[in-house]
Amino acid sequence: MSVDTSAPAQKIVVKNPVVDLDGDEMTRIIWQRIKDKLILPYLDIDIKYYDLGMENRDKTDDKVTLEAAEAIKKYKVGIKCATITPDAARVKEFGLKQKWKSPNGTIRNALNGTVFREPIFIDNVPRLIPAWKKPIIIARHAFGDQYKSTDFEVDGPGRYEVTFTPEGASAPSMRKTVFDFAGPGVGLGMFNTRESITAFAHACFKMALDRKLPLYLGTKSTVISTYDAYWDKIFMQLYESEYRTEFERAGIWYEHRLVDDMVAQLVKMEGGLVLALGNMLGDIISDLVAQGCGSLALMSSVLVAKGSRPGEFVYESEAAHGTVTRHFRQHQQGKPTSTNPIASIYAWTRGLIHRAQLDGTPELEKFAQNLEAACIQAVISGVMTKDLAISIHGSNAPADSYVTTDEYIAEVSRRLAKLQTVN
Ligand SMILES: NC(=O)C1=CN([C@@H]2O[C@H](COP(=O)(O)OP(=O)(O)OC[C@H]3O[C@@H](n4cnc5c(N)ncnc54)[C@H](OP(=O)(O)O)[C@@H]3O)[C@@H](O)[C@H]2O)C=CC1
Ligand SMILES: O=C(O)CCC(=O)C(=O)O
Ligand SMILES: [Mn+2]
Repeated sequence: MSVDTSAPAQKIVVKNPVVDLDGDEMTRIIWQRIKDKLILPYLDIDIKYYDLGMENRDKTDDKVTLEAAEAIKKYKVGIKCATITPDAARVKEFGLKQKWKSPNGTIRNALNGTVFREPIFIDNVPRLIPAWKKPIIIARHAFGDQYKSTDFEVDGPGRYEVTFTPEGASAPSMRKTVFDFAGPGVGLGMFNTRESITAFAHACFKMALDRKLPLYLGTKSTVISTYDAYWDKIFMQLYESEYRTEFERAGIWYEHRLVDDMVAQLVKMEGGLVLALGNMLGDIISDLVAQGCGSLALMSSVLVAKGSRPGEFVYESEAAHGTVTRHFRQHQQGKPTSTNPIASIYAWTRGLIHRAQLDGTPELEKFAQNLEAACIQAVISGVMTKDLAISIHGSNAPADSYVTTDEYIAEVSRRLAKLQTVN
């Protein structure tokens, strides 16, 4: 391990462990650099390491993912690198025993929480949607729906039915025909629970109050008139019974909007909202917002879930983007890459901020804030990766308008060292 010699001899003691979930491809390379250059030189930290790289998930029959989720519940702070979710091509590429499920899906379903995604604004990075000036927080319900569905192929004509059998009953109390297939096709069955949607709604109302931003819920409740309408009903009941007075006092409001209208509104707005969405809409719209703010790598993402004791919360922070395979292929060929590490660095800073707040260690919180400031100052000073240079100069950004991944991290490291001596 190479340690940055500009770092202070006196390290900040992190009182309790954090869970480090390592990942794949380009983000795995970046992850190691972040630890070597930006974290370990400054922190005396007990890292509980779980290798969620594709090879180790296969080797452990994916048990490592479940163990990592349990460790997050135990230590309350998990920091996750992006991971491959295998498709058929990956099964072949890695010679996998099976097409393992998404580790994100497994962990999010185990923790059952809300993912809050907020783009990182940098003054000299123009937004594709220039009207956006105020915070845009996407609250993504990280439990159930399409990501925990049962899907299947049918190979010929036949009836696809769903039944519900109450616990203890010997026969179904409900049977519905989903579709009469005239030929081959596909089907999908999904669910959510009142408990999880209610917890999601509380998390959204609390975030809106915390940030003093109005809350919008986007669903397609007109068309999906039982499933989506269930969210609408729960949010509205909670708003009326528990939150309206506090919202009005804070000068904010709650509204349900159809999601197609909501997306159009979002593009016209200045921002300044918390937007609550189901699992899949939250996934898609958070990437749209990230790219609209300059890059997929300018998005912070933290999962907040209830802990095992009342009033206790657990956190998992991550980048919202994937393992950046196209850049990794360059790296494998020995070519330099210009991959943006900001979202991966923010996975560490946001995780450390939660650790600091849980432990009452302001010096750790200040360190994490300095690391974020170092990332932003580097870009403002003109040192940035290619994705950001493209957002400033267009697709023909000149070669001297951006640096490599390693050069950018070195610049962040220099700036962090300076900020840590000043503060
Ligand atoms: N959180 C997670 O763990 C996630 C994991 N995945 C997994 O990641 C793998 C790759 O998925 P893919 O669809 O390529 O999505 P990625 O988000 O990894 O990358 C898509 C494209 O977005 C741009 N991009 C993304 N991140 C960065 C960055 N940090 N710096 C610069 N450019 C960036 C690149 O564009 P360009 O090539 O134009 O430069 C890149 O090719 C898959 O195996 C998928 O399963 C996907 C999403 C989330
Ligand atoms: O887990 C995956 O495969 C994708 C995750 C993802 O796209 C996200 O977290 O936004
Ligand atoms: Mn996504």
